[in-house]
Amino acid sequence: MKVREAIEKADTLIEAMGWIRRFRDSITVIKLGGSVMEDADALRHLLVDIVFMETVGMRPIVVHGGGAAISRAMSEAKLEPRFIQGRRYTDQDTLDIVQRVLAGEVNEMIAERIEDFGGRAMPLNPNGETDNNVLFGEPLKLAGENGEEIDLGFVGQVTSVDRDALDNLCYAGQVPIIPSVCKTADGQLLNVNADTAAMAVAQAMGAEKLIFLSDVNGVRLNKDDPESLIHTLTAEAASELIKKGVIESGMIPKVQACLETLEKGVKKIHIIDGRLRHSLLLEIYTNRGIGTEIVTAI
Ligand SMILES: Nc1ncnc2c1ncn2[C@@H]1O[C@H](COP(=O)(O)OP(=O)(O)O)[C@@H](O)[C@H]1O
Ligand SMILES: CC(=O)N[C@@H](CCC(=O)OP(=O)(O)O)C(=O)O
Repeated sequence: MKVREAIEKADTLIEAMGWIRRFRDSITVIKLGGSVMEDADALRHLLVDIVFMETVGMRPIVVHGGGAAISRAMSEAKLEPRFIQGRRYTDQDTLDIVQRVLAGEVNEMIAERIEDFGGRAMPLNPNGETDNNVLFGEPLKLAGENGEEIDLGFVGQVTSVDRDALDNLCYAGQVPIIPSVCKTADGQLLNVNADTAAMAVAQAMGAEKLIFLSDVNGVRLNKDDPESLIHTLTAEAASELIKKGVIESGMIPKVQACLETLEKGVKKIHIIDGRLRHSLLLEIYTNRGIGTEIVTAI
Protein backbone atom coordinates (compact mmCIF):
# COMPACT_ATOMS: atom_id res chain seq x y z
CA MET A 1 0.00 0.00 0.00
CA LYS A 2 1.31 3.45 -0.89
CA VAL A 3 2.03 5.84 1.99
CA ARG A 4 -0.65 8.27 0.78
CA GLU A 5 -3.33 5.56 0.73
CA ALA A 6 -2.26 4.39 4.17
CA ILE A 7 -2.56 7.95 5.52
CA GLU A 8 -6.07 8.28 4.05
CA LYS A 9 -7.09 5.02 5.74
CA ALA A 10 -5.72 6.30 9.04
CA ASP A 11 -7.67 9.57 8.54
CA THR A 12 -10.87 7.57 8.08
CA LEU A 13 -10.21 5.73 11.33
CA ILE A 14 -9.68 8.98 13.21
CA GLU A 15 -12.89 10.46 11.71
CA ALA A 16 -14.79 7.41 12.92
CA MET A 17 -13.57 7.96 16.47
CA GLY A 18 -16.22 10.64 17.19
CA TRP A 19 -19.21 8.51 16.33
CA ILE A 20 -17.72 5.38 17.82
CA ARG A 21 -17.39 7.28 21.13
CA ARG A 22 -20.89 8.71 20.79
CA PHE A 23 -22.52 5.32 20.37
CA ARG A 24 -20.27 3.25 22.63
CA ASP A 25 -22.39 1.19 25.03
CA SER A 26 -25.64 2.38 23.47
CA ILE A 27 -28.14 -0.21 22.29
CA THR A 28 -29.25 -0.32 18.68
CA VAL A 29 -32.05 -2.71 17.81
CA ILE A 30 -31.75 -3.92 14.24
CA LYS A 31 -34.75 -5.49 12.59
CA LEU A 32 -33.59 -7.78 9.83
CA GLY A 33 -36.45 -8.28 7.40
CA GLY A 34 -37.03 -11.55 5.62
CA SER A 35 -37.02 -9.81 2.25
CA VAL A 36 -33.49 -8.43 2.64
CA MET A 37 -32.27 -11.81 3.91
CA GLU A 38 -33.21 -13.28 0.53
CA ASP A 39 -30.29 -11.31 -0.94
CA ALA A 40 -27.14 -13.27 0.04
CA ASP A 41 -24.73 -10.41 -0.69
CA ALA A 42 -26.79 -7.89 1.26
CA LEU A 43 -27.05 -10.24 4.23
CA ARG A 44 -23.29 -10.81 4.26
CA HIS A 45 -22.54 -7.07 4.31
CA LEU A 46 -25.13 -6.42 7.00
CA LEU A 47 -23.77 -9.12 9.27
CA VAL A 48 -20.23 -7.80 8.85
CA ASP A 49 -21.48 -4.30 9.78
CA ILE A 50 -23.09 -5.81 12.89
CA VAL A 51 -19.82 -7.53 13.85
CA PHE A 52 -18.07 -4.18 13.36
CA MET A 53 -20.57 -2.39 15.60
CA GLU A 54 -20.06 -4.94 18.35
CA THR A 55 -16.28 -4.82 17.96
CA VAL A 56 -16.17 -1.06 18.55
CA GLY A 57 -18.31 -1.29 21.69
CA MET A 58 -21.82 -0.57 20.43
CA ARG A 59 -24.50 -2.97 21.61
CA PRO A 60 -26.40 -4.32 18.59
CA ILE A 61 -29.44 -6.55 19.17
CA VAL A 62 -30.89 -8.33 16.15
CA VAL A 63 -34.60 -9.11 15.83
CA HIS A 64 -35.33 -10.99 12.64
CA GLY A 65 -38.25 -11.96 10.47
CA GLY A 66 -38.29 -14.53 7.74
CA GLY A 67 -41.62 -14.00 6.03
CA ALA A 68 -40.30 -15.08 2.61
CA ALA A 69 -38.77 -18.30 4.00
CA ILE A 70 -42.01 -19.16 5.84
CA SER A 71 -44.10 -18.59 2.71
CA ARG A 72 -41.73 -20.79 0.69
CA ALA A 73 -41.96 -23.60 3.25
CA MET A 74 -45.75 -23.22 3.29
CA SER A 75 -46.01 -23.56 -0.45
CA GLU A 76 -43.78 -26.67 -0.33
CA ALA A 77 -46.30 -28.04 2.20
CA LYS A 78 -49.17 -27.00 -0.14
CA LEU A 79 -50.43 -24.40 2.32
CA GLU A 80 -51.69 -21.06 1.05
CA PRO A 81 -50.31 -18.02 2.95
CA ARG A 82 -53.01 -15.53 3.93
CA PHE A 83 -52.32 -12.07 5.34
CA ILE A 84 -54.68 -9.78 7.24
CA GLN A 85 -53.46 -6.22 7.87
CA GLY A 86 -49.92 -7.38 7.11
CA ARG A 87 -50.09 -10.30 9.60
CA ARG A 88 -50.00 -13.95 8.59
CA TYR A 89 -53.03 -16.04 9.54
CA THR A 90 -51.38 -18.80 11.56
CA ASP A 91 -53.07 -22.18 12.05
CA GLN A 92 -51.32 -25.13 13.73
CA ASP A 93 -49.60 -26.32 10.52
CA THR A 94 -48.36 -22.81 9.82
CA LEU A 95 -47.16 -22.42 13.40
CA ASP A 96 -45.15 -25.65 13.06
CA ILE A 97 -43.44 -24.15 10.00
CA VAL A 98 -42.80 -20.85 11.81
CA GLN A 99 -41.20 -22.77 14.67
CA ARG A 100 -39.01 -24.89 12.39
CA VAL A 101 -38.05 -22.29 9.78
CA LEU A 102 -38.07 -18.87 11.48
CA ALA A 103 -37.31 -19.78 15.09
CA GLY A 104 -35.02 -22.64 14.05
CA GLU A 105 -33.22 -22.51 10.72
CA VAL A 106 -33.17 -18.77 10.08
CA ASN A 107 -32.33 -17.92 13.70
CA GLU A 108 -29.42 -20.33 13.86
CA MET A 109 -28.14 -19.41 10.40
CA ILE A 110 -27.81 -15.72 11.41
CA ALA A 111 -25.94 -16.58 14.61
CA GLU A 112 -23.63 -19.02 12.83
CA ARG A 113 -22.79 -16.53 10.13
CA ILE A 114 -21.97 -13.80 12.64
CA GLU A 115 -19.58 -16.27 14.27
CA ASP A 116 -18.09 -17.06 10.84
CA PHE A 117 -17.31 -13.35 10.48
CA GLY A 118 -15.46 -13.32 13.78
CA GLY A 119 -18.26 -12.02 16.02
CA ARG A 120 -20.04 -13.77 18.87
CA ALA A 121 -23.79 -14.32 18.72
CA MET A 122 -26.45 -16.08 20.77
CA PRO A 123 -29.50 -17.57 19.00
CA LEU A 124 -32.46 -16.93 21.33
CA ASN A 125 -35.08 -19.39 20.18
CA PRO A 126 -37.59 -21.45 22.14
CA ASN A 127 -36.68 -24.68 20.35
CA GLY A 128 -34.65 -27.55 21.70
CA GLU A 129 -33.66 -28.57 25.19
CA THR A 130 -32.34 -25.18 26.25
CA ASP A 131 -35.31 -22.89 25.81
CA ASN A 132 -33.64 -19.53 25.17
CA ASN A 133 -36.85 -17.62 24.61
CA VAL A 134 -36.76 -13.94 25.70
CA LEU A 135 -40.12 -12.71 24.36
CA PHE A 136 -43.35 -13.33 26.29
CA GLY A 137 -46.81 -12.36 25.18
CA GLU A 138 -50.46 -13.01 24.50
CA PRO A 139 -52.71 -13.56 21.47
CA LEU A 140 -53.03 -10.46 19.30
CA LYS A 141 -56.52 -8.98 19.00
CA LEU A 142 -56.99 -7.01 15.81
CA ALA A 143 -60.10 -5.00 15.01
CA GLY A 144 -61.65 -4.97 11.54
CA GLU A 145 -63.13 -1.92 9.77
CA ASN A 146 -66.36 -2.11 11.75
CA GLY A 147 -64.67 -2.85 15.04
CA GLU A 148 -65.28 -6.60 14.76
CA GLU A 149 -62.57 -8.88 16.18
CA ILE A 150 -60.39 -10.56 13.55
CA ASP A 151 -59.28 -14.15 14.15
CA LEU A 152 -55.59 -14.54 13.29
CA GLY A 153 -55.05 -17.98 14.86
CA PHE A 154 -51.74 -18.41 16.71
CA VAL A 155 -50.56 -14.81 16.30
CA GLY A 156 -49.22 -12.96 19.29
CA GLN A 157 -48.04 -9.65 20.62
CA VAL A 158 -45.14 -9.20 23.00
CA THR A 159 -46.05 -8.01 26.49
CA SER A 160 -42.71 -8.53 28.23
CA VAL A 161 -39.06 -8.97 27.35
CA ASP A 162 -36.34 -10.67 29.40
CA ARG A 163 -34.21 -7.54 29.77
CA ASP A 164 -31.67 -9.09 32.09
CA ALA A 165 -30.84 -11.89 29.69
CA LEU A 166 -30.36 -9.38 26.84
CA ASP A 167 -28.31 -6.99 28.98
CA ASN A 168 -26.05 -9.80 30.13
CA LEU A 169 -25.43 -10.97 26.57
CA CYS A 170 -24.73 -7.45 25.31
CA TYR A 171 -22.28 -6.75 28.10
CA ALA A 172 -20.56 -10.06 27.52
CA GLY A 173 -20.00 -9.02 23.89
CA GLN A 174 -22.49 -11.46 22.38
CA VAL A 175 -25.02 -10.26 19.84
CA PRO A 176 -28.53 -11.50 20.79
CA ILE A 177 -30.38 -12.94 17.79
CA ILE A 178 -34.12 -12.91 18.49
CA PRO A 179 -36.72 -14.61 16.25
CA SER A 180 -40.16 -13.04 16.04
CA VAL A 181 -42.07 -15.54 18.17
CA CYS A 182 -43.26 -15.27 21.76
CA LYS A 183 -44.53 -17.60 24.46
CA THR A 184 -47.64 -17.18 26.57
CA ALA A 185 -47.72 -17.81 30.33
CA ASP A 186 -48.96 -21.37 29.50
CA GLY A 187 -45.99 -21.99 27.23
CA GLN A 188 -47.97 -21.70 23.96
CA LEU A 189 -45.79 -20.50 21.09
CA LEU A 190 -47.22 -17.61 19.02
CA ASN A 191 -46.12 -16.11 15.70
CA VAL A 192 -45.33 -12.40 16.04
CA ASN A 193 -44.86 -9.91 13.24
CA ALA A 194 -41.12 -9.16 13.30
CA ASP A 195 -41.58 -5.39 13.10
CA THR A 196 -43.71 -5.36 16.23
CA ALA A 197 -41.29 -7.74 17.98
CA ALA A 198 -38.41 -5.34 17.22
CA MET A 199 -40.49 -2.48 18.57
CA ALA A 200 -41.11 -4.32 21.84
CA VAL A 201 -37.42 -5.09 22.26
CA ALA A 202 -36.37 -1.49 21.50
CA GLN A 203 -38.84 -0.15 24.05
CA ALA A 204 -37.93 -2.63 26.75
CA MET A 205 -34.20 -2.03 26.33
CA GLY A 206 -34.50 1.78 26.08
CA ALA A 207 -32.64 1.57 22.78
CA GLU A 208 -30.89 4.62 21.35
CA LYS A 209 -31.93 3.58 17.85
CA LEU A 210 -34.30 1.21 16.12
CA ILE A 211 -33.39 0.44 12.52
CA PHE A 212 -35.63 -1.51 10.16
CA LEU A 213 -33.67 -3.12 7.33
CA SER A 214 -35.92 -3.82 4.41
CA ASP A 215 -35.78 -4.28 0.64
CA VAL A 216 -37.00 -0.76 -0.15
CA ASN A 217 -35.21 2.55 0.40
CA GLY A 218 -37.85 3.63 2.94
CA VAL A 219 -41.48 4.73 2.86
CA ARG A 220 -42.48 5.95 -0.59
CA LEU A 221 -45.38 8.01 -1.87
CA ASN A 222 -45.58 5.56 -4.74
CA LYS A 223 -44.42 2.17 -3.53
CA ASP A 224 -42.92 1.30 -6.93
CA ASP A 225 -40.95 4.54 -7.35
CA PRO A 226 -37.70 4.84 -5.34
CA GLU A 227 -37.56 8.54 -6.24
CA SER A 228 -40.73 9.16 -4.25
CA LEU A 229 -38.93 8.37 -0.96
CA ILE A 230 -40.22 10.30 2.05
CA HIS A 231 -37.13 11.35 4.06
CA THR A 232 -39.01 12.43 7.18
CA LEU A 233 -42.43 11.09 8.04
CA THR A 234 -44.50 12.51 10.88
CA ALA A 235 -46.87 10.40 12.94
CA GLU A 236 -49.89 12.29 11.56
CA ALA A 237 -48.83 11.93 7.90
CA ALA A 238 -48.10 8.22 8.44
CA SER A 239 -51.60 7.52 9.77
CA GLU A 240 -53.07 9.43 6.83
CA LEU A 241 -50.99 7.44 4.30
CA ILE A 242 -52.11 4.15 5.84
CA LYS A 243 -55.75 5.27 5.62
CA LYS A 244 -55.33 6.28 1.96
CA GLY A 245 -53.70 2.94 1.10
CA VAL A 246 -50.38 4.56 0.07
CA ILE A 247 -48.70 2.57 2.82
CA GLU A 248 -49.85 -1.02 2.41
CA SER A 249 -49.02 -4.70 3.01
CA GLY A 250 -45.74 -5.34 4.90
CA MET A 251 -45.13 -1.61 5.34
CA ILE A 252 -48.23 -1.22 7.57
CA PRO A 253 -46.91 -3.10 10.65
CA LYS A 254 -43.51 -1.48 10.17
CA VAL A 255 -44.89 2.06 10.26
CA GLN A 256 -47.37 1.21 13.02
CA ALA A 257 -44.49 -0.20 15.06
CA CYS A 258 -42.50 3.01 14.49
CA LEU A 259 -45.36 5.18 15.67
CA GLU A 260 -45.89 3.17 18.82
CA THR A 261 -42.16 3.12 19.58
CA LEU A 262 -41.89 6.89 19.26
CA GLU A 263 -44.44 7.27 22.01
CA LYS A 264 -42.28 5.11 24.26
CA GLY A 265 -39.02 7.06 24.20
CA VAL A 266 -36.75 5.40 21.62
CA LYS A 267 -34.76 8.33 20.23
CA LYS A 268 -34.32 7.54 16.56
CA ILE A 269 -36.24 5.26 14.23
CA HIS A 270 -35.31 4.63 10.62
CA ILE A 271 -36.55 2.40 7.83
CA ILE A 272 -33.65 1.82 5.45
CA ASP A 273 -32.63 -0.28 2.47
CA GLY A 274 -30.58 -3.19 3.79
CA ARG A 275 -29.42 -3.99 0.24
CA LEU A 276 -27.38 -0.79 0.09
CA ARG A 277 -23.79 -1.69 0.98
CA HIS A 278 -22.92 -0.59 4.54
CA SER A 279 -26.39 0.86 5.00
CA LEU A 280 -26.17 0.19 8.74
CA LEU A 281 -22.92 2.06 9.20
CA LEU A 282 -24.11 4.89 6.94
CA GLU A 283 -27.23 5.23 9.02
CA ILE A 284 -25.20 5.50 12.20
CA TYR A 285 -22.48 7.90 11.23
CA THR A 286 -24.11 10.25 8.72
CA ASN A 287 -25.88 13.19 10.32
CA ARG A 288 -29.04 13.06 8.30
CA GLY A 289 -29.11 9.32 8.07
CA ILE A 290 -30.57 7.46 5.11
CA GLY A 291 -34.02 6.08 4.27
CA THR A 292 -37.10 7.33 6.10
CA GLU A 293 -36.91 8.74 9.60
CA ILE A 294 -40.15 8.57 11.57
CA VAL A 295 -40.71 11.52 13.90
CA THR A 296 -43.56 12.71 16.12
CA ALA A 297 -43.82 16.08 14.37
CA ILE A 298 -41.57 18.39 12.34
N1 LIG B 1 -45.64 3.20 0.69
C1 LIG B 1 -44.75 2.20 0.63
N2 LIG B 1 -43.43 2.47 0.51
C2 LIG B 1 -42.52 1.46 0.43
N3 LIG B 1 -42.84 0.15 0.44
C3 LIG B 1 -44.14 -0.20 0.57
C4 LIG B 1 -45.16 0.82 0.68
N4 LIG B 1 -46.35 0.19 0.81
C5 LIG B 1 -46.10 -1.11 0.77
N5 LIG B 1 -44.79 -1.37 0.63
C6 LIG B 1 -44.22 -2.72 0.55
O1 LIG B 1 -43.68 -3.08 1.82
C7 LIG B 1 -42.60 -4.00 1.57
C8 LIG B 1 -41.73 -4.10 2.83
O2 LIG B 1 -42.40 -4.87 3.80
P1 LIG B 1 -42.10 -6.45 3.96
O3 LIG B 1 -42.25 -7.14 2.64
O4 LIG B 1 -42.89 -6.95 5.11
O5 LIG B 1 -40.55 -6.40 4.25
P2 LIG B 1 -39.68 -6.93 5.46
O6 LIG B 1 -39.47 -8.38 5.18
O7 LIG B 1 -38.44 -6.11 5.32
O8 LIG B 1 -40.42 -6.66 6.72
C9 LIG B 1 -41.91 -3.41 0.37
O9 LIG B 1 -41.15 -4.37 -0.34
C10 LIG B 1 -43.08 -2.86 -0.46
O10 LIG B 1 -43.49 -3.78 -1.44
C1 LIG C 1 -47.78 -12.68 12.51
C2 LIG C 1 -46.83 -12.54 11.37
O1 LIG C 1 -47.19 -11.98 10.35
N1 LIG C 1 -45.60 -13.04 11.53
C3 LIG C 1 -44.59 -12.99 10.52
C4 LIG C 1 -43.26 -13.27 11.17
C5 LIG C 1 -42.09 -13.07 10.23
C6 LIG C 1 -41.96 -11.65 9.74
O2 LIG C 1 -42.54 -10.69 10.20
O3 LIG C 1 -41.04 -11.55 8.75
P1 LIG C 1 -40.70 -10.29 7.83
O4 LIG C 1 -40.01 -9.31 8.68
O5 LIG C 1 -39.81 -10.89 6.83
O6 LIG C 1 -41.98 -9.74 7.23
C7 LIG C 1 -44.86 -13.99 9.39
O7 LIG C 1 -45.40 -15.07 9.66
O8 LIG C 1 -44.50 -13.69 8.26
